[in-house]
Parts: sequence; structure tokens; C-alpha cells
Amino acid sequence: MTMHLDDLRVRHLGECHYDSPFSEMLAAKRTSPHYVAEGDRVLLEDTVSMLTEHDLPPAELPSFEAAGPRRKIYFDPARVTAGVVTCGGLCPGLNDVIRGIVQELTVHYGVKRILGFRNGLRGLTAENCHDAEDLTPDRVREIHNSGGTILGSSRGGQDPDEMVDSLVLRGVNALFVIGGDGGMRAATNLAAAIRRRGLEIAVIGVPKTIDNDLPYTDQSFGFQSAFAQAANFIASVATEAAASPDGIGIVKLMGRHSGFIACYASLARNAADVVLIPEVPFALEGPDGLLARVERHVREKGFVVIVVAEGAGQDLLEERGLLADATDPSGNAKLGDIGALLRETITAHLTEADLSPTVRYIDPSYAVRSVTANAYDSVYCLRLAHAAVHAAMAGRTETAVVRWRRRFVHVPMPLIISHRNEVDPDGDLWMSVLEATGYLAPTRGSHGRSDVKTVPHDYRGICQLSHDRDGGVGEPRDVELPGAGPVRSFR
Ligand SMILES: Nc1ncnc2c1ncn2[C@@H]1O[C@H](COP(=O)(O)OP(=O)(O)O)[C@@H](O)[C@H]1O
Ligand SMILES: O=P(O)(O)OC[C@H]1O[C@](O)(COP(=O)(O)O)[C@@H](O)[C@@H]1O
Ligand SMILES: [Mg+2]
Repeated sequence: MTMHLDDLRVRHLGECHYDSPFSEMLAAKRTSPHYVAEGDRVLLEDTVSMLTEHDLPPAELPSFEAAGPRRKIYFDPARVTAGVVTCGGLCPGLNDVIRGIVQELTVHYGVKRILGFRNGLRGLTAENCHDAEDLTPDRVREIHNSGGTILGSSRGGQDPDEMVDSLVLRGVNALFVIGGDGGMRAATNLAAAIRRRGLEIAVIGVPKTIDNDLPYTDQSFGFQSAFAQAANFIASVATEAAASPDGIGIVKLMGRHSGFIACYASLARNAADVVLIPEVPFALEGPDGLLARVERHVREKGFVVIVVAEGAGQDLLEERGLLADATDPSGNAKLGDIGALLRETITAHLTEADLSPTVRYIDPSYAVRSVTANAYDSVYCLRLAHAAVHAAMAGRTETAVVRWRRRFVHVPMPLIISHRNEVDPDGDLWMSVLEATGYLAPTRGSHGRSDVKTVPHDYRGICQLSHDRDGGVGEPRDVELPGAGPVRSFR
């Protein structure tokens, strides 16, 4: 099946009748390489071959609605009560997004009442919805100077109808959900419940993920700040390993299903000899296995630095009965500890090989995602926040705002949760990692295993686009889903 233009259209609550505070300014604006007029669209794909293959006139090519202010808006700002909620794991820049939303709503649109729901979607239950705090420009002025979220966050499910009741009770007609795949799923269900009840409440998503694994976004906000922090831990471990006889430096980084942090942090520091990610299985034993490779590094260079994403090598843990088969309250798989397995097996192997390994192991865990956003991410978050507010005021709903191929666009929420971005073992990011680590293996970098799998076991979605450079997408490929019919791809 082919993705059609209609699949990429976002939902509107209705006609826009009110003059936007931006209308005069927009009337005088001319389109330029940096300004997309509100009626224009942003192409989904950006290579000549992809576009040629569609064999369609330009206006019918798959494309997204451009984000940004409209001349006419749906809501009368004087009658808007906005709600903001942050859910799921933390990520640098959450406070920046909250701040940007509040500032844009109040300063430019003149919205008087903004409620910050506390502790994630839990804040939208009947019990907790009265605890929401009033968000004012004064309240948010300095919050971007701290990591985390002033609103708090949580995991664990809530009933969509109960959340709708809370919104109605609190008079909210525009809700901003800043969350990951789970949060976007919850927001999609919430929007569906709102639609079923015929209510006029806009639900706008600002996708966040520290793992950078949400699709249709160039790179998720906060990701740069997080991998910069992760790179510092790689530097520390490399220093320690280099100063120890037969030094083994291991850094375990976040990345449940996707190894983007491990790849980018490794490239940023360029000190890793081995990078292990969930997308590329590896063997421990054998001449091409990890243990032999580690031993070679130690004998030749005196030490080795290994960067491992927490989701890597889960099959090895499973074989050893070291997987808990448990999930967190949101249904996310709880992982086995690949860092501990590496530390133990490498120590045992090198000791057996008459070496005297000194292991320096760091698991920075939350220290990576709790940092304050850097300057780049702060700008990015602010611009996403502006786009989110414009989308809501223009009556868009069930819509996420993202940056796609350097432009801000509206993406239907179901697409954001349709699949997960992964490092493509055939893509140029992984190639750069292999080049940086000096390891150009014959089997696509699989460290001794030829059965490279690129589709995770719990893969959900309507299509998969393999991940390519800098968070973009590369080759689409069809994926059969359990219980679902043939899935869609863009071809
Ligand atoms: N499949 C789902 N359907 C409805 N709500 C979900 C779903 N998955 C997660 N959620 C809810 O979204 C919130 C955030 O999800 P979670 O997976 O914890 O984090 P993230 O948004 O970072 O992915 C949680 O409150 C969770 O209950
Ligand atoms: O301990 P928690 O809060 O469950 O979070 C840990 C997990 O969340 C993640 O950061 C993913 O969350 P996001 O992609 O939603 O940011 C994983 O990398 C990590 O395993
Ligand atoms: Mg998630």
C-alpha cells in the first residue's frame, strides 16, 4: 500500500473564524526559503528518486502541513483555558517547552488561564485534576535553567474518559501533551474519546524522547544535551581505562530499543573501541566475538573502551536466564543488565587469558537525561512550543508538532506512534560509528553474527522507515504486524 496525501492530513476542530493576532504581520509576509505560507506543504521525502517513484504531480506528493501562525484562528483567545502535562521519562528541555507554551499563549494570544497538570497523566484523574497549578509568565520565567519538569511526570495508565471528564470539569479547551511514544498513545486515545463525545478540545502533542526513537522528527528535543552529557562519561571512563594496566572501560547508556545516544555520544568523544546497540546483535564467544575483540584491543593498545546501550545484547541475557520478563506501569519492557554481564564475562575471559584486567564501569543512567537543555536544545524547544500553540489556536487536534527536514510541521498523532526509529545497520550513522571504532566487519558490523535483525520483537506500527542520518529516515520497508493486515509503506 502507498501512503497518500490524505493519510498525512491533520484533524481540525472546525472553521477558523477569529482574526489571529498575527494576521496583520502575516498579510505583509512573503514566502522565502525560510518561510512556508500556511497553505503550502512540506514534502515527506527529499530525494529525487523517492519523488520520481511516486509518479505524481507535486501537489499530490506525500507532504505535511506546515506549522506556524495562521491569519485566522479557531479559538477566541479570551475564552481559552489551556492545559499542559508532561509524561513519561524525563528529557532535557521539558521546562523550556512548558515555558515557551505559556509565554506564547499569554504574550501573543492573550490567553489568561493555563493549567499545569501535575505528575503526568495522573494529574488528569478525577482525584488529582484539582491540584493543577496556574502557569503564568512569572511562574515559568526561570524554569528553563533547570532540568526535569516543574510539573512532574509519571508512568502508568489512566482511563481516557476520566481524563476527558477532568478537562471538561476544569474548562480546558486546548491540551498540550509533552510525552514520548506512550504519552502520544495516551493523547491519541484521549483525542478519540473527546471526538466520540463531540467536544471541542484541541489535543496537541510535543513528542519527547531521550532515545531519539520517535519517527517523523529530525532529532528529538533534548537529545543533543543528553548525548553531550553521555560523552563526558565516555571521556572519564577512557581516561580511567587508559591509566590502568589492562584497563577495561565500560559505559552503559540509555537506549531501550534504539542506540542513538550510544552512537552519537561515541562519535562526539571518538574514544570508544566498541559500540554495542540493540539494533546490531553480537556474539560474546568465537574468533569474531566480543571477548576476542576486547582481548585484541587490550593486548595491542593496553586498554579498551566499550560503550553499550542498555538494550543491547538482551538475547544474550535471555539465553542465560537473566531476563525478568517484566514491564513497568506503562507497559515498557524492563531490561536485563547488559553492563553487568559484560563486566563479568570480560573479566573472566581476560583473567583466563593471563591478563590482569582493571574494570572501570560507569552507568550514568539518569545523570544523562536530567541535565538542563543546552543552548541549541533551548532554541529548539522554544520553537516547538511556538508551533504547538499556533496549532492549537488554529483548531488542529490529534496533531503533533515536529521539525521535519529542518521545517516545523504538523503530523497526525497516529503516525508518531506508528513505528519506532532505529539505527539502521546499513545506514550512514552506523557506518560512521564503525569507521570511528576502526571496525569494518564483514557482516554489517554484527560482531560475529550474521543474523542481523532490524525489527525488534515487540515492534508495533503501520510501517517502518529505517533510520538514517541525523534522525532522518532512509529506506522504507514493509513489516508484517502480528494480527494486522499488510502494513503500509510509502511505496
Ligand atoms: N498504549 C498506551 N495507551 C494509552 N496510554 C499509554 C500507552 N502507553 C503509555 N501510556 C501512558 O502514557 C504515559 C507515558 O507513557 P510512558 O511509556 O511511561 O512514557 P513516554 O511517554 O515517555 O513513552 C503514561 O501515563 C502511560 O500510562
Ligand atoms: O527508569 P525509567 O523512568 O523507567 O526510564 C528508563 C527508560 O526510559 C528511556 O529513557 C526511554 O524513555 P523516552 O524515550 O520516552 O525518553 C530509556 O532509555 C530508559 O530505559
Ligand atoms: Mg516511551
